[in-house]
Amino acid sequence: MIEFERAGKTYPDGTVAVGEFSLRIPSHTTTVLLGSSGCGKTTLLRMVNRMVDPTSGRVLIDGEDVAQEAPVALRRRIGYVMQNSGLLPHRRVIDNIATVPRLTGMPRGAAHERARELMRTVGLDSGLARRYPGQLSGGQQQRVGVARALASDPNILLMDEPFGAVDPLVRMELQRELRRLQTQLRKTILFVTHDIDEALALGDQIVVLQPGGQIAQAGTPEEIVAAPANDFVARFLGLDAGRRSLRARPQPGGGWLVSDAGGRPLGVLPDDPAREGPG
Ligand SMILES: Nc1ncnc2c1ncn2[C@@H]1O[C@H](COP(=O)(O)OP(=O)(O)OP(=O)(O)O)[C@@H](O)[C@H]1O
Repeated sequence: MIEFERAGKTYPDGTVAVGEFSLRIPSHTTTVLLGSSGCGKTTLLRMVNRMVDPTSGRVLIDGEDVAQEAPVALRRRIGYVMQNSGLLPHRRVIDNIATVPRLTGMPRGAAHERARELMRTVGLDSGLARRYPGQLSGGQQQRVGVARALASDPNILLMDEPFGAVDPLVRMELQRELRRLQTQLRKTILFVTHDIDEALALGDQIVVLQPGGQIAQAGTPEEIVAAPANDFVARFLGLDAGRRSLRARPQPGGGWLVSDAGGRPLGVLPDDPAREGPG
């Protein structure tokens, strides 16, 4: 379990990124930190692997204060995936994935074998092993990022907007893959996003954040959708509900054109979707 105990971070220039944050993150589940830009999500995530040290309070992993552990050792045992994948551009895919096992002394052959196995795990064709990151699509790069984060078989996976830079279809596919992986691996995942759909798709627990790392609401996706704790959460959900609502217009040649609230066409249905169906 990861525990934030009144953890806060004020940067040296006086910016209060996180006021006081307390949360329990149960093991083997996915917790999503959801909030708009600047509300302190990345700062909170990085407190776990000591890329950021809190200026007040503390963060515990299985009861141990992370401040007691050397940052390098801690980072090697915690997987970290970032938005732009963070791959080393001059190293091949296979070597990128094998980075941490090699650093911790695994022989090259064994590390490469493990890397190939991880490529399969995350759905990457083995033919890509010898490419450089720049020769991959954005979605493939993110898969490499996930494989690399899994290479040391960490219990904890920190994911900072990992699918933010890919197109919506690939993004949904990556979310599906992560759900599949998680049913297999049961890691403790802390996932940062500002996308409500992504949060609902992935979180066992969702923590909606306001500026300063203030918790507006924490709960399961069902709890949050069914009973938003306050106006802030309702607005956060509501904005999206508006975007999701659909309209249908009859077409001259028959059928109904369905479009989203912004007027973008989504497809054509043979019957009026608003008509009551049988039963
Ligand atoms: N090194 C720093 N020095 C000063 N202020 C910082 C520093 N890093 C972050 N901040 C500020 O702390 C606040 C929280 O930043 P953080 O990156 O944690 O937010 P975020 O929710 O992850 O935002 P985004 O979604 O845009 O990445 C912001 O106001 C940011 O400008």
